[in-house]
Order: sequence, then C-alpha cells, then structure tokens
Amino acid sequence: MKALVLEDVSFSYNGRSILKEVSFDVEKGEFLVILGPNGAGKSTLLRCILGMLKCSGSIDIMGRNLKTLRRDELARLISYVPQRVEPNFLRVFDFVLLGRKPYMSLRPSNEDIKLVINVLETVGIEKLAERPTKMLSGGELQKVAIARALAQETPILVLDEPTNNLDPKSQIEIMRLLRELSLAGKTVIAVMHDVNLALRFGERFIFMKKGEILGDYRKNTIRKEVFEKTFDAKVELIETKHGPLCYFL
Ligand SMILES: Nc1ncnc2c1ncn2[C@@H]1O[C@H](COP(=O)(O)OP(=O)(O)OP(=O)(O)O)[C@@H](O)[C@H]1O
Repeated sequence: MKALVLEDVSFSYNGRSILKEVSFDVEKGEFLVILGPNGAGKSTLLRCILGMLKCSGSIDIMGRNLKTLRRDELARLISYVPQRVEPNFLRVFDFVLLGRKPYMSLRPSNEDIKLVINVLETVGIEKLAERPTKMLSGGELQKVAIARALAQETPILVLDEPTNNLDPKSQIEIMRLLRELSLAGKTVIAVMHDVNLALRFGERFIFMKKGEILGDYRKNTIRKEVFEKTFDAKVELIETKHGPLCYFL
C-alpha cells in the first residue's frame, strides 16, 4: 500500500486554475520535498492533501479515499506543520499535548503525558516545556509546532517550509530529524524554498510550476535543467560529498 496517491488533482480559486491535474504517489517512509517558485501552488497542494480545500480528482491516504475519511480518522493518518503557527497563552507542554487530541477522551492519559515528554526530548525543546508559546522566538515556536505534529503519531507528516525562521544549526537539526523519522518509516512531505538544505537531506524531489509538476527526481538523478526551468534562472549544480549543491547564478 502506498502512503499517498494523487490522481488528476485540480483546484481553482474563483475560477482561476491553481492546480492542474496533478498526479503522483508516495511510498511509505519516503522523504519527499516539493520545490517551486512563489505562487506555484505548493501550499494549495498541501491543503488539498490535508482535506482543507475541496479539489477534483482523487486522493488516497494510507489506502483510504480522502472523501470517505472522518476528521478524526484523517487526524490519525496525517499531521501538519503550517508555514506560520499562532502562539497563544498555552505553555509548550500543553500546546504539544494538543497533538494527542485525536486519541484523547476528556483528559490525557499517562501514556499521552509520557509521549509528550518523549517528543519534547526528540525535538530538543524539553527545557521550554513550561514556557508560554507567546514567549518563544520564531525558531523555538517552529520546533514546538513540529513537536505537536509528532505527538499526533501519524504515519504521514506534512510540513510547509519547516526550516523557515530557524538559524543554520537548528535548520540542520530539524532536517536531520525529518530524515531520521523517514528512515524509521514515517512518510515525510515538505514544501521547501531552501534548495540546498532540501538536496542535502531529502530523498525525492517534485518540482512544481504554475500548478503543474515539471519533474520528479531522486537525489542522484537530478539535473540542473529542471532547476533552470522551474525557477527561470541559470544554475550550476556541483557534486559534493553531501550530495549535489545548487548555485543560482
Ligand atoms: N485564498 C486564496 N484566494 C485566492 N487565491 C489564492 C488564495 N490563496 C492562494 N491563492 C493564489 O494561489 C496561487 C498559489 O498559491 P500557493 O500559496 O499555493 O503557492 P506556493 O507555491 O505555496 O507559494 P509560496 O512559495 O509563495 O508559499 C497564488 O497565485 C496565490 O495568489
């Protein structure tokens, strides 16, 4: 069974076509990065996969058709880290605990509490546990959002620009974590703008432009032409021991 299957997914905003018959599938445990210029439709595609926008075509998630899934069922299959997370008065621990909502009755169980402690440690933010989310830096808040998604314990994790707001060391930590999660069997799908961070840690790359897929590559098959076509720029691709490095000229 595939983690995700999209067939002819199309979406329009007020008659303006944003996604045009997008089809691809994702294996379990894959680390897929979606690349493309501003306005290509990347976030819209994620929102369709998450059932937040009603598109035409079909989307299967872990073998179930999206249209047949109840909200709570979907929340146990797919978790989401949005581009921007609104901080609030909740302390980090309780904010992350919200990720357990699809499993909780009225109050959290000891298992829920243990899991949250674990997740905070995995993401390296256990020291922030008592801090209100309103009192965090952008990067800290991003890590908290990732922790909340991990607490949701879903087979698929979707992230919209997960390294935004993070300093270089935190960027590497998060990307390493995402890679480890995918190696452990979680399907990770991330929209990213930092091409080189994506190339270093991602495994498969889908290039999007004007609502269409221009290319779908594994790391070792990637060519500079697809970057040039996608981003309308001259590019030099350099092989390094960490994989290809892309210079925009
Ligand atoms: N609520 C909306 N109503 C109308 N048009 C929208 C809406 N949201 C997005 N769009 C348009 O849809 C197109 C695709 O937007 P989307 O956010 O999916 O692109 P993106 O590839 O994620 O871009 P970015 O890299 O800038 O985040 C854009 O032209 C955008 O202006």
